[in-house]
Amino acid sequence: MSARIIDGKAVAKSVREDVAAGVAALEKDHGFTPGLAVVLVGEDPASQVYVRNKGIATREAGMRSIEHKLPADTSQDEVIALVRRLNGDDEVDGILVQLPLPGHIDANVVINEIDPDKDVDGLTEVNAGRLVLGKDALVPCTPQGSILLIKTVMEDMSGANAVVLGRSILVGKPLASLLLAENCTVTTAHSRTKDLEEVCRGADILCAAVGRPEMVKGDWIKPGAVVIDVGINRVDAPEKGEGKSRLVGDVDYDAASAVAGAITPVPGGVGPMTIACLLKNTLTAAKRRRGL
Ligand SMILES: NC(=O)C1=CN([C@@H]2O[C@H](COP(=O)(O)OP(=O)(O)OC[C@H]3O[C@@H](n4cnc5c(N)ncnc54)[C@H](OP(=O)(O)O)[C@@H]3O)[C@@H](O)[C@H]2O)C=CC1
Ligand SMILES: Nc1nc(=O)c2c([nH]1)NC[C@@H]1CN(c3ccc(C(=O)N[C@@H](CCC(=O)O)C(=O)O)cc3)C=[N+]21
Repeated sequence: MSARIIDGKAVAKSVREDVAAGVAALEKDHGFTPGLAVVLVGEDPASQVYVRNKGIATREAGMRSIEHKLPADTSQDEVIALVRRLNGDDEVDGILVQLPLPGHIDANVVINEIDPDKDVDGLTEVNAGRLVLGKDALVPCTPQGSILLIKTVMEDMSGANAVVLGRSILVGKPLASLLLAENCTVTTAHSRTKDLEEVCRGADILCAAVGRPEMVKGDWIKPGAVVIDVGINRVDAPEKGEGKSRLVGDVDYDAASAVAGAITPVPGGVGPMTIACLLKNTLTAAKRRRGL
């Protein structure tokens, strides 16, 4: 058997087109253009790439992109002062503080300074609470994108056994909440989980967000399962030439796609959905802030 490949790039494109249409309608009917502010502290090369890609996608959707790049030695108080300024700026509808932050800054403190109604990453305590309680939250982008991808191959998730590998605030925990809201029976596994392979073998939907290259093997997967590979890991690729690298997920893709019913590739799976959902959240935040 060979798994159906879930084309995250194509689904993301359609989400972005919907957002662009929504932005155009806001402009026409209400005369304003949503703005997304991205704050980057330091020179982490991967973060620089993501921030640049977010800026391009934001403008492509017809929104304004406001980029704040601060040196790595910026103090926590200065970052907080910037977030507060953006909270008070009516031109700014969404605020994203790129993670990870340099070691001398407490990410938790900075994130919770963001106005929850502008928290398009869905990482503040208020939005995390709303998500768990089933109230109108701004939902973290990667988990939201993962659910949209599952829906392309599974009409109804009710009663499915879903296993989430990983319990981070950014991915694992909110993804488990969303799967529960879809009426899955949810197991959250992590580094202390016993018999991890056996737990995975019980999954009708297996989501891997551990940050360990190709950790999930083909024989961990239930035949026909839907596999969502959130992991983005850069590994050496000497076969491409000296000093070259490539991206792999948390799942051994070749082995898994021989067993799974459907699977997301890396790249081209969850990653593009993350950016698409960020734009979607920015449009949502812009409308809500104006009572639309
Ligand atoms: N596609 C996208 O858009 C995005 C992709 N990512 C990628 O997703 C992955 C996860 O990211 P993130 O959630 O931020 O990572 P974190 O490092 O914050 O969390 C990793 C989680 O995996 C668990 N874990 C680690 N090792 C093992 C193991 N050997 N067995 C079982 N569980 C383990 C940890 O368990 P414990 O809690 O017990 O330590 C932890 O809960 C990364 O590859 C990241 O690059 C992240 C964000 C967006
Ligand atoms: N506050 C905050 N919010 C985030 O959502 C956030 C963050 N910080 N820090 C880092 C992680 C990682 N992340 C990705 C987004 C897009 C791709 C993506 O588009 N990936 C492409 C490939 C990109 C490439 O080629 O390098 C793909 O998978 O096809 C990947 C990873 C968001 N994150």
